[in-house]
Amino acid sequence: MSRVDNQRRLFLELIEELRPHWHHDPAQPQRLADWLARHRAGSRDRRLYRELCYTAWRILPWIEDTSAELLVRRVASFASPSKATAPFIEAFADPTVTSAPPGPPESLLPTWLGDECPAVLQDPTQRDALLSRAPLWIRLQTAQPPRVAAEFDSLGIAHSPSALLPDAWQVAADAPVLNTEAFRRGDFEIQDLGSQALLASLPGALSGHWLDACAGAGGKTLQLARRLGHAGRVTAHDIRGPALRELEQRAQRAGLDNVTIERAPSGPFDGVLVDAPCSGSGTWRRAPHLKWTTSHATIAAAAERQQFVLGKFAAMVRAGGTLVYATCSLCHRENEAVVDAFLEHHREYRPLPLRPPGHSSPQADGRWTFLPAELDSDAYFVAAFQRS
Ligand SMILES: C[S@@+](CC[C@H](N)C(=O)[O-])C[C@H]1O[C@@H](n2cnc3c(N)ncnc32)[C@H](O)[C@@H]1O
Repeated sequence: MSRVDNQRRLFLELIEELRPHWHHDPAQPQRLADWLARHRAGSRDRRLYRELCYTAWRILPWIEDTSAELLVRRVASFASPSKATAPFIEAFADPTVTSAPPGPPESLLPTWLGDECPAVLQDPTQRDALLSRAPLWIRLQTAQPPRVAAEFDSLGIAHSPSALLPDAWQVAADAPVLNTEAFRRGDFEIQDLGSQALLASLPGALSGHWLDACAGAGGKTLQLARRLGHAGRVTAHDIRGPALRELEQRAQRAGLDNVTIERAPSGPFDGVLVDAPCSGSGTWRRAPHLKWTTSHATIAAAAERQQFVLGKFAAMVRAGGTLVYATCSLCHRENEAVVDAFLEHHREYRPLPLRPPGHSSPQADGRWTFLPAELDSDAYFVAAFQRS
C-alpha cells in the first residue's frame, strides 16, 4: 500500500471513531489528540490528520452522509495546503468540488444561528469570515518589540502588527512561535485579536485593584495586569485549579508581580472582569466542531449560568467601580439578553460607554459585538457597567 493510501485508510479509521460524537461531544479535539497519541503519529502526520479532521468538522453537512470515497475527495479538496497535506491533496482532491461546492455556504452553519445572530447570516463578509480559518495573533508584552521582530526575522517567521492595536501581531498560522527565545523570555503570549480588543475597548486609564473572576489560564489577566501597571493589581479567580496553575506560570514568565490568585475572593474591587463561560460560538473559526454540538438547549443552559456568574461577581464591585461582562459567543441569549436581564435586576448599575478599537465615537449603550470580519478574529461580546 502506498503512503497516501495508508494515510487515507487511517483518516477513514479516525472519522469512524469520531462519527458517533459529531453532534454531542464538545471535547472531540481531545479524542483527536488521543487518537494521534495512540497511533504514535510524528509531527508531520499530526499536522496532516489535524488539518483533515478540522476540515471534516468545517464541512460536516457535506460529508456526513456520503460514501467514503466522496468524503475523502471533499475533505482533500477543502483542506489547507501545506508540506504535511500536499501529497494527500494531490492524490485525492478534485478541483470541481471547490468550483461547484456541494451546497451553499449557509449550509455550513447551524440553522439556529439565524435566530441568535442574524447579523452574521445577513452579511456575506461576516458569514464567510466565520466559515474561514482565523489567523494567529500574538500580544506583545515587552518594552522591546524590535528584539522579537529580529528573532522572528532570523527564523523566517512572517509578522505584521495590527493597524488598530500595535501590541497585536499577526503571524503565520503554522509558525513555531512557541519555540522561540522571545516566548521563553515572556515577550509575548498567543491571544486572539478580538480577545485583546475587549479590554482595549474600555476607555481611559484603568487603575486600582481588579478581580478577573473567570480568569482561566489568564489570557486576559496578563493583559489587564500590564494595562494597570505597577500601581494597580489583579486578583485572578476561577473554579478550575489546573488553569490557575498555568496562569501562575504565565504571569511569572511575563515578569508580572501584580497578579495574585485567590480561591475565594470577596472584594470590594475597583473593577471586576467576568469573562463568562459560554457556548463558544464566536470561536468556530478555530473550533468548527462546536457548530454541530451547540443547540438551543446548550445556549439556554449557558445563559442561565452567565446570569448566575454575573450576579455573583457584580456584588464584589465597590460603589463607583467598573464591571465588565464578556463572552466569546455570537448568541443574543448569552449576550444582549443577559445584559438586559442584569440591568433590570441591578438598578445600581448603568452602562459605561465603550470605545472599541477603530471606532472614533463611543458606544453609549456600553456594549459591543466584535463580529469575525471586523478584526479578522474570533467573535466576542463585551459590555461595561458602572456601579453607583
Ligand atoms: C471564557 S473562559 C475564560 C477565559 C480566560 N478569561 C482567558 O482570557 O483566557 C470562562 C472561564 O470561566 C470559568 N468558570 C465557570 N464557572 C465559574 C464560576 N462559577 N466562577 C468562576 N469561574 C468560572 C471556567 O472555568 C473558565 O475558565
